[in-house]
Amino acid sequence: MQLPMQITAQCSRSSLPIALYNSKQVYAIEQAWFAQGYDSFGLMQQAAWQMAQRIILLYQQVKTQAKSKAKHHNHKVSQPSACVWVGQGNNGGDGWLIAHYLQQAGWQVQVITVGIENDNQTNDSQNSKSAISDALKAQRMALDMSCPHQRFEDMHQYQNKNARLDIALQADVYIDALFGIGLDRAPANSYKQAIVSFNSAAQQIGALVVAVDIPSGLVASTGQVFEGLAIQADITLCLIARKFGLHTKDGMGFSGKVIDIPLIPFASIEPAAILLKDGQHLTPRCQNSYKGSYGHVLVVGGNRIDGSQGMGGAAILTSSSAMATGAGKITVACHQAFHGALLSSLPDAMTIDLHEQESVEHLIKSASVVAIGMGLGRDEKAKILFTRYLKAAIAHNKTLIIDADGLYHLAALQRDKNELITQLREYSKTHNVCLTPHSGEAAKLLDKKISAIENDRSSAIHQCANIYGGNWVLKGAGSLILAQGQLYVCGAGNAGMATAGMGDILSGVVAGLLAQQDLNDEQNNLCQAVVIHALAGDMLVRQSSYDATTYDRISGNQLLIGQRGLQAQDMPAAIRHIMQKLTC
Ligand SMILES: NC(=O)C1=CN([C@@H]2O[C@H](COP(=O)(O)OP(=O)(O)OC[C@H]3O[C@@H](n4cnc5c(N)ncnc54)[C@H](OP(=O)(O)O)[C@@H]3O)[C@@H](O)[C@H]2O)[C@@H](O)CC1
Ligand SMILES: Nc1ncnc2c1ncn2[C@@H]1O[C@H](COP(=O)(O)OP(=O)(O)O)[C@@H](O)[C@H]1O
Repeated sequence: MQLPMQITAQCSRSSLPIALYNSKQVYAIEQAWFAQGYDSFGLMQQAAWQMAQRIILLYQQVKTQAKSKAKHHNHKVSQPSACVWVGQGNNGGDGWLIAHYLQQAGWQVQVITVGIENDNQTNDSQNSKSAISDALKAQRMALDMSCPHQRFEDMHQYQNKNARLDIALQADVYIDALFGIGLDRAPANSYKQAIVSFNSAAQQIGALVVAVDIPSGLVASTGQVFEGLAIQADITLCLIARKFGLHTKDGMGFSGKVIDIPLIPFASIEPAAILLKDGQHLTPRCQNSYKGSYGHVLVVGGNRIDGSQGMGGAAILTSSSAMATGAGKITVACHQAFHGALLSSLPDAMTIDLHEQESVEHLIKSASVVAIGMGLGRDEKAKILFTRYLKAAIAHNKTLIIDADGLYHLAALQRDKNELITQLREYSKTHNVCLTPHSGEAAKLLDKKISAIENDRSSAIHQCANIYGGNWVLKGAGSLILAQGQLYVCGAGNAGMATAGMGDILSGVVAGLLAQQDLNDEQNNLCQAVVIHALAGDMLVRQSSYDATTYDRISGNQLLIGQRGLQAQDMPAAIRHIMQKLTC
């Protein structure tokens, strides 16, 4: 459902970093609260009461927008209605109470239970007796008010006789209270079927979908969705503390807009990560400065493997984006075959033959930042170049960015137990080394399956840092950044950026920012680079507050770029624009 501006504004109001927590931490926050003598059922009532109020308000906003869109039609005022799907845990308890409070507020409600045997019996749980008793209390409170309800399992049998979803499922708002932070395995049997039915019914009737705490099916600590199956929410009402899983991997795609319901104060628990939604202010340049004040980036990549394909574009993209951030000078060490192409698209760059090893080593000595790996190639010759240039960069104390084929070679060196890995790890303790894999590259670096990386991206990025040292970006939806031991999540970026060359662009942004000594907070620069890259991508598809008109490079006509068709080569102009906005 297309949400009204009023609602999206509520969610995007703050550009300040937001602390993110995993399930274990949220349970610990709750326990600390109860240890102070507060009652768990009281907290559940408070949560449900606030969510019910919020749902009433959200529904009014949606309704007002619908009316203003169809102002010439007569609308009869009807009783608002909600269909609340509840599971057997405390999340289900929240759902029962929301139904209860909405009913008290004059709403027509209908509860669909899943995994619950009958009115007075919630499934017993070995490991959370008190949780179940709160859910049971909530259920009883709602049933005491004769809250209409039915078992999904009964409806399911009904549906199996080929009936369409019952008319009783008509509702203005669909509320998902099947699973919260307690989901720890793939929903099976009736739960699985309930999620499918919920999504299809809500979509069919155009209901506003509100998830309680987290969309059911999404794992709060990882952002993983089992078998691609989760509630597709328009709005998630996030209780107590913002969940890590809402913002990485599948989280953003299923959660819709996230609204916090903070409920209780807490301070002593270190967050699992920090969510970054906007770039930090950039200081204007000093008037009395020259190109040497802003660093020299050496891009090492863009190779052509003998008798095979070339990857000159990678080096062009990296250097274009480094330049777009304002790096003082760029030299590209790429295959000679690409020098002409590079200079015609980027006359401001200097070139050197990638295979002229001594000359490249000499340049490494004078560069301020070395970005290595983009289109470097994976053959033996490329491996020799990588090893040699990496050693030179370390010997000359250079800031390093390693990406793409460079990461492939690192993984091979690690498999061979090459001494260079230990050297790199030691070096990164005193120098800035940034490594920027996507999940496939991380899988190679850790010698694991891609699915193992994807299922727990936070663990994967920490493991990478333990083995290789350095600061890391694990790219993808909700890119993770691990800088000096602190984990961040990039809250910007879009699926239009899932195209070839976008990673090369990111390496250039990182290199460009790190080269500029006047922006000298290295940790922030890595975060800043990831966010600027993502904001530029969002700006191009009009998904950001940074508005810019995009023009066709040749005709000069105004363009509307959507996610499909966004190209890496569109990015440098957008990066310049974001840099400018952040400097204002
Ligand atoms: N504590 C408080 O005071 C407050 C808590 N609050 C609310 O509580 C929520 C957390 O509640 P929760 O801990 O009961 O977990 P929840 O997400 O309801 O699910 C656990 C149940 O699901 C089951 N289950 C899990 N996976 C399954 C699967 N794949 N397929 C089938 N079953 C599966 C699991 O079964 P078991 O593993 O025990 O067999 C267990 O029965 C939280 O998100 C927030 O909404 C708020 O009211 C604020 C106050
Ligand atoms: N769905 C998405 N949401 C947000 N950002 C994305 C998404 N898909 C890709 N990106 C971003 O685009 C870039 C793609 O990088 P990468 O996969 O290395 O591309 P390539 O290797 O082709 O250069 C990364 O910065 C990544 O975070």
